[in-house]
Amino acid sequence: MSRAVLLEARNLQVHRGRVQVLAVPGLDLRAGEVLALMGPNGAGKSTLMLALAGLLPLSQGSLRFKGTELRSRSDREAYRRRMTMVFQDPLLFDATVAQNIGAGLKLRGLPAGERAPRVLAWAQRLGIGDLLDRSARHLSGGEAQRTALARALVLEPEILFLDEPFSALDAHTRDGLLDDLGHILAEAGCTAVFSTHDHGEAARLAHRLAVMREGALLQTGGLREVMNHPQDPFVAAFVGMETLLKGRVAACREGLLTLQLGKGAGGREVLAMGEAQPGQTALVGIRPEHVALSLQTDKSSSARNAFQGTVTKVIPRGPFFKVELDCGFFLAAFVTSQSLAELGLEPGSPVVASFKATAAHLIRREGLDAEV
Ligand SMILES: Nc1ncnc2c1ncn2[C@@H]1O[C@H](COP(=O)(O)OP(=O)(O)OP(=O)(O)O)[C@@H](O)[C@H]1O
Repeated sequence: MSRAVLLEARNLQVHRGRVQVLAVPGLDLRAGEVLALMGPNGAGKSTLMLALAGLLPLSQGSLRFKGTELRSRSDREAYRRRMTMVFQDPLLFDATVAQNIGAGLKLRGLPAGERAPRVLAWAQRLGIGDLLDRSARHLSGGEAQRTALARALVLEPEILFLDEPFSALDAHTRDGLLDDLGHILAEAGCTAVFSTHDHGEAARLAHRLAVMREGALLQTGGLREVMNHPQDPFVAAFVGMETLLKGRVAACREGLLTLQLGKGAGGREVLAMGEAQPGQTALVGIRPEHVALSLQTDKSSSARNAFQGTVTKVIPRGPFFKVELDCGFFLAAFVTSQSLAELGLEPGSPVVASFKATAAHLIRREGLDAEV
């Protein structure tokens, strides 16, 4: 079911001094969706978020909230009261956790008796119900960020903006907060925009992704769409599509293409999904989580691509290991620690890597006479 558009941004442009740091032709935010703004440092994520939140003067462009354009100062002020923002730095006052969480409600004139139950409820949902009387100066980084989130959520905003909310936290703390926030946003049906440079965070929270570089949106779409069908090599690398293979299209029928890999790959062919003309040069991407490793070719497997290879590197990646292979071409796979031990994988180990044709996606086509 398609949800109503809550916020429409058109032709957003922001300059810092004479330099244009944001140029976004259009972006819509639908009610109840979580949108992740992704990009490297300086890509313009914070600038876009501040612009969407109406907190930054635009050189050009317009924002519509629930169909009404925010033209006047009072329109923008009214809009700002309906959204809240959380930053990487929790920015807590020198007061108790309860006073911090209730600060926005107090500002809105809610009496103490009405504030207390709401503060308690949100503190409990964020797992800090037993810290209400603690001074905010004596909180861990994770507790402080939970307090900042409770302070934002207690206002029941129509849009929650989160600017790199997890990046100052250690991996374990971040993991717990991501889980809790994911549940809270889903339960509350909250509309949220958050920025991150980590595709793992984006995959855990977001319904939609917008990938940015140099103040521009490179690709916007559903989580799976962008993760599996990045439209260019930069987006592919940024969303964790670690293997990119270039070759010449040997055949293509009904969306299934045979790619003959370039120099050094010994004429190996990969079956991939996509439309291209025979003779064209094409780039195909494969996500590491879609590559299976085994010690022998599994004849019962439905995977259309299977290659003998040698392990070149084993790199810990959170709960998984990334295994890099030389199959005559580079290939990366994720395995669990259990599989790693069972297969006895270490640099130099022989291994068979397999993946389905549906896991190999056409990213870009080039000319008939392009270099492979
Ligand atoms: N206050 C400012 N004055 C001048 N330039 C700025 C200011 N804030 C941001 N910029 C510039 O705008 C561009 C986008 O910055 P922005 O902070 O939006 O990127 P980002 O993607 O959020 O980066 P990061 O991940 O490092 O926070 C950068 O080139 C940055 O140097």
